[in-house]
Amino acid sequence: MPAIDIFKVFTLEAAHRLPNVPEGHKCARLHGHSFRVEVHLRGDIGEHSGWLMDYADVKKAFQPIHDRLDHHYLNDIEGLDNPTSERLAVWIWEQLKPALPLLSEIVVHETCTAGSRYRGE
Ligand SMILES: Nc1nc2c(c(=O)[nH]1)N=C([C@H](O)[C@H](O)COP(=O)(O)OP(=O)(O)OP(=O)(O)O)CN2
Ligand SMILES: [Zn+2]
Repeated sequence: MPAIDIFKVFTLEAAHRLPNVPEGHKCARLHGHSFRVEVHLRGDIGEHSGWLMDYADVKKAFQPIHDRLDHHYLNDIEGLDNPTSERLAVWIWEQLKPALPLLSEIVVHETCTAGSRYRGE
C-alpha cells in the first residue's frame, strides 16, 4: 500500500499580544483570532482498514491541546510567552508528536491571509 498524507482541521478562539514587536506595532496590543490549525500525518495506508488513521483518533489526540488554547490568553501558557504563529506551530507540534508519531506537519492559520507551517525540522 502506498504512503499517504491525511489531515484534520481544528478551529480555536484565543487572545494574544506580541511583546517583542517594534514600538507602535498594532500586534503589541491585546487582540484575538479565530485560529485554524491543520494537523497533517503521513504513513502507509492500512491494508485492511484502507486508512492511515481514524480522523476521530486525531481529534482525540488534539483535544487536550484544544482545551489548553481555546478561549485562553496565549501569553499565559507556558512556552507561549511570545505567541507568534510560528511559535504556536512549533508548540503544537511538540505537544502533539508524542501522541501522534505519524505527525508530519502543523499549519497555523492566524488570519485568513497569514500563517505558519512547521514540519519538525
Ligand atoms: N511572521 C509573523 N508576522 C506577524 C505575526 C506572526 O505571528 N508572525 N502576527 C501578527 C499579528 O498577530 C496579526 O494578528 C496578524 O498580522 P496581519 O497579517 O498583519 O493581520 P491583518 O489581518 O491586519 O492583515 P491585513 O492583510 O493587513 O488585513 C503580525 N505579524
Ligand atoms: Zn495576532
